[in-house]
Amino acid sequence: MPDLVFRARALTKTYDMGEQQIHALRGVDLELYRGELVVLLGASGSGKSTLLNILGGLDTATSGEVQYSGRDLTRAGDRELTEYRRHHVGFVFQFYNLIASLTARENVEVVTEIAAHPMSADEALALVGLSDRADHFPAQLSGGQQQRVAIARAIAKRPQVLLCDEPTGALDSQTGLIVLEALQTVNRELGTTTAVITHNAAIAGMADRVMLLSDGRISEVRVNANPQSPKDIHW
Ligand SMILES: Nc1ncnc2c1ncn2[C@@H]1O[C@H](COP(=O)(O)OP(=O)(O)OP(=O)(O)O)[C@@H](O)[C@H]1O
Repeated sequence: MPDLVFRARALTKTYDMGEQQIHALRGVDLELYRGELVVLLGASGSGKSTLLNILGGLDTATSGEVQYSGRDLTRAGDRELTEYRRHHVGFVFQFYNLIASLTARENVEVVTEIAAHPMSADEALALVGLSDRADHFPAQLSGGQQQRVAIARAIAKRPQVLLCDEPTGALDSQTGLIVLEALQTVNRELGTTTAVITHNAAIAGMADRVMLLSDGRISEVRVNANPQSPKDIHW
């Protein structure tokens, strides 16, 4: 049995908007295992970001339970969640959020300086294929290169978990594929459990497992016996 990293049971998230209640999650059960790459697929508003944010300790569920490596995130206080995010989770978002006045290397060092057992910034940049751009500033990099710096920054602390919310959402398809290759390389070489949110069904081909969200629930889980390389994905 592979190691269990996350186990969620009956997760709900309800937003109270005055008169109206929005049920973003309506009872999600899931398991994520060590080293796997999972794609979360679903229409806009289906609850993907809400689910990822709860797994990453950026948000809390209304009810239900999330266990991370045997610890109960749903009962964790703010301080414990901050510690959890800082040491265990890397995040990649649609927009790269790099610091404009710092080089690629310095952007990664912002994280390695406060991490317990980081790799060097140069090692992280090499993993995403950017060794030759370490001294460039964000404005001197393409969108795909900036996103790869953001991935290097997210993984340099060697997190157990990498959570990516629409990492290719702002990129054209060719550039997006290079970013996905970087994610797959990191997943394979570091064994980081990786969850990637996308609207794009073609991307599901690179996953070990695909979870389909609809209307706040996981409606289907598919296993890919032979995950594709992003090089072979077209959209
Ligand atoms: N802070 C919030 N306050 C109120 N409603 C929210 C909030 N965040 C999300 N929602 C609502 O919860 C539902 C799920 O949102 P979520 O962002 O998780 O969906 P998603 O699948 O990630 O969508 P998208 O693909 O468009 O990013 C949506 O109806 C959304 O409008």
